[in-house]
Amino acid sequence: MRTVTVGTRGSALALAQTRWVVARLKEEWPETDFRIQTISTKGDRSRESLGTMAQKGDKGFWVKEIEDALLQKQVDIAVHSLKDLPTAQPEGLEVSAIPKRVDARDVLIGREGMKKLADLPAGARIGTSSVRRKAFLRAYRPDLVVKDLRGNIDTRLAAIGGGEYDAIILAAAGLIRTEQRHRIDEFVATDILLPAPGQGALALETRADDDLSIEVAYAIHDHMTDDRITAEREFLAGLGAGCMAPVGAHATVKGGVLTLEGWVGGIDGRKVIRAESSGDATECADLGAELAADMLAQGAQELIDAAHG
Ligand SMILES: NCc1[nH]cc(CCC(=O)O)c1CC(=O)O
Repeated sequence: MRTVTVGTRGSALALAQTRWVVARLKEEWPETDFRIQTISTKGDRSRESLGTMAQKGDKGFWVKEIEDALLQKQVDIAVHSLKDLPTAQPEGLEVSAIPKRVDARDVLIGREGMKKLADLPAGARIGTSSVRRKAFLRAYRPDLVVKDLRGNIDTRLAAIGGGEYDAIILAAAGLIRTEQRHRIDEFVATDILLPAPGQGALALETRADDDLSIEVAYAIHDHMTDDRITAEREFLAGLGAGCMAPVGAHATVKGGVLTLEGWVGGIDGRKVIRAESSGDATECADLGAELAADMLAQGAQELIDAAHG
């Protein structure tokens, strides 16, 4: 029996999504033995704020150690949250499969009486550490107080009981994958909060010359998710931005036509650039690149640079 070692971070979410991936792979490759190996990354260990790490240009702090383990053949397939994966892979590695995406939206979880974003009273305190969510929230409701909240899903959920926050914003995907969907109070509409590029999707990364692992991973590839993600990531790459930028993107596909919405915001919420493009889904990469060029022409660079201090 051949063995494929699957590498992941050790957080509850990372393990839940990796177990899901392995269960799917096992259905496709019943004769293969899959082992999960957890690897700690700088993002897991560091006490620095995510913003500080991003400012240092430290793009891969959720994935670097796992990519090193791939290159050193300690693991064969790495499972990442796609939105945490930089848009370009290091020499020798590639994204070999993108499984079917779950709900890409952000969600709100609130205290009693604080269960809908539009209905929150002025001064309500919202917890998030994402610059994108902060910028969007400030643009949408300047009367809310946006407060930093870092930590894994359980830490953030616990903050709702602590009295310091009235509501928090998280990715639906994290709650769905850790079987806590019932905690969700509101799926925030994408015209209010546009998700991060790649949110809700996973990436299976392998060595570029490891044909066996590439074939194994590719069995759970989803083409429509890939088209959507490609458009969103090309948009992000075209802006020269990473997962810490105040950038939202969301692509949908209907009848072979892909529609990509993009958003870049100033961290103070005062300036917002929003645009949309659509075309044949086979042109997904070009659609993303074109939208980025369009937004750069409208001044997006200034907003991205401002957020990085
Ligand atoms: N940066 C942390 C992170 N990376 C992926 C997810 C959620 C799952 C996903 O988007 O696939 C989260 C948590 C969050 O944003 O609430």
